[in-house]
Amino acid sequence: MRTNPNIIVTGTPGVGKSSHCEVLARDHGLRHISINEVVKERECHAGWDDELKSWIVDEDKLLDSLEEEVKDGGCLIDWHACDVFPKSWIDLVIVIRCNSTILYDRLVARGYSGQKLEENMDAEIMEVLLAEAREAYDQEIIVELQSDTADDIDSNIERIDTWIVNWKKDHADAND
Ligand SMILES: Nc1ncnc2c1ncn2[C@@H]1O[C@H](COP(=O)(O)OP(=O)(O)OP(=O)(O)O)[C@@H](O)[C@H]1O
Repeated sequence: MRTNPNIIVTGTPGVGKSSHCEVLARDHGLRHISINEVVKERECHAGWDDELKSWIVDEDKLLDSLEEEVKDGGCLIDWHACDVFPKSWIDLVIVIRCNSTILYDRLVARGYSGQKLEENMDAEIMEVLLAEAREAYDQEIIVELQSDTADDIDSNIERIDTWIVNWKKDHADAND
């Protein structure tokens, strides 16, 4: 039984996943696992895709590499995809959303253009990550949070804080 929850923080690139994870990791001592970094550093890939300019993720290697860490709980899994992680690992799925005009400006500021920009914008507008989460996990563990402004981050963190406290309380009761 985990005494700390495992939380997926997902959403289109640029919506604010890392910004939320950094605060949650700092305030709750949760482990921020950036899957992009894990894939690169632990070589959980089958090479580099030159067209997409990204690693070709080997999902089996990725899951093998995370299994031990996740078993103990307390992980924040930060990635733009969520349905690869087994249901049994996950206690909460946070789907971060962003207004499309704001997201456009953020991605342009990062240097995205052409097809890459278009594909990410389409993904956000079409709610691709939300649909993926809804297909893969129980509806009651999925939370959709807006991240357009700094105030949104503050109120989202407050909401997640409350959820974590309640989760720990419920699980302490269950373990008694
Ligand atoms: N709610 C917000 N208000 C203002 N700026 C924000 C907000 N959320 C994120 N940002 C800014 O948008 C940019 C992208 O944020 P961040 O890196 O957290 O996104 P991400 O979803 O983790 O992206 P990726 O998937 O590419 O890692 C950063 O410059 C960050 O400061």
